[in-house]
Amino acid sequence: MTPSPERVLTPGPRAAFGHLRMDGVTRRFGGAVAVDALDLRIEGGEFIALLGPSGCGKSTALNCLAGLLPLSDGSIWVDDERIDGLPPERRGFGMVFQNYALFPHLPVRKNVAFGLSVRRVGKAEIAERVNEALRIVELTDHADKLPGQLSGGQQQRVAIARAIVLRPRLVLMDEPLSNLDAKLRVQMRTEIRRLHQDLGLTTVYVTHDQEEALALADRIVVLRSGRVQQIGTPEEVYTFPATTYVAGFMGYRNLLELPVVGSEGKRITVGDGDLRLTGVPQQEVTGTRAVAAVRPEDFRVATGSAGGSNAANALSVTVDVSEFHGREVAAEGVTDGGTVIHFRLPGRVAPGERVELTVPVERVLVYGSSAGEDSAGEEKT
Ligand SMILES: Nc1ncnc2c1ncn2[C@@H]1O[C@H](COP(=O)(O)OP(=O)(O)OP(=O)(O)O)[C@@H](O)[C@H]1O
Repeated sequence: MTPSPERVLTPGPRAAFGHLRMDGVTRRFGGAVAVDALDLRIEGGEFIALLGPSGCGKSTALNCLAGLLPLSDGSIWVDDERIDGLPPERRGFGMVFQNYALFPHLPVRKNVAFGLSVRRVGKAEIAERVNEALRIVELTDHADKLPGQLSGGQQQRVAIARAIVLRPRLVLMDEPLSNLDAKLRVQMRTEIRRLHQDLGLTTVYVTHDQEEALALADRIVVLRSGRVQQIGTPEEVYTFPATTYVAGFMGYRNLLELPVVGSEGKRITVGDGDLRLTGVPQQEVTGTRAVAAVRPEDFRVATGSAGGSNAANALSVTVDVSEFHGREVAAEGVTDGGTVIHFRLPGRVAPGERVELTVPVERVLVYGSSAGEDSAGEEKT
């Protein structure tokens, strides 16, 4: 079915569509595939995060949605209407970029009004909508300043105002907070989520920061080399990553490839020498080796006889280094067999000290060990 460029989409402030669908969306650059057969259904009102390391195809996917890049293959639909042949301005989407992309010579008010002016909206309506957008992002008092007179966070709010003033039916954000310092990033993150909720927006948000994705999104799409690794709620992706790649990205810093010792019911044991871990298989494990994924914070320092408990795995490590992280200490230790273990402690420990650790069986996730499946931690930016 060919798209119909004549039809102008009517943007609206409240979930202006039932759903948006990307069907086999593919984008190649020469021989390289940046986005590979991406299937994604976005419900009106949802907040979707596209998450993955640098170069995984997030921005390309977003630019395909925006209409800034033509598709090499596949289609994009809003309800029953095919939109991938429409130019960006006919899609009714708003975009917010990492570098704000403001006009430096225009005051804030004119920057926000720009999109309405080119759409030939009447002067009175422009003034009303610009005032409303500035009020929403709390920049009314800065309306007559130039972008250069504003802080980074304020400039990003101008960029957001410029997008929402168009009453877009979909807001696309490409790493909008990455130029801000850590404190402002967290503040703006909350503001973005609040705006999304209050204005009933549908948002697609690109980030390489898993914390940002977990905090903001209703559902996260984890991408790797242009392909979907997992789509799920933050809870699903965080608690049960589908692959070791997603696990590495979600903070399972211990990805221990070990020989399979045996399995019993829904449990599998892997280990080598003094290190034995029983966990829950997350996929079929057929080979002789498997990867046990454990988050550092899931290790506990054993107290008394806890090391002998059969509800938890027990292991001993010799502390190598430890770092003070405020509420706790992050430490790295080594087993007698030489396996490096990352864990947390309530207080400082000296290098060389011996620590007994336990980890519950249900917090050890076991994946098949395949040659093509390396850890995401290595690629994470
Ligand atoms: N215009 C282009 N021409 C050629 N290759 C491109 C172009 N744009 C992107 N690519 C390639 O496509 C792949 C995906 O790039 P993309 O920018 O979508 O990744 P990303 O996940 O958004 O990364 P980042 O977070 O660094 O922006 C990369 O290998 C990149 O080099």
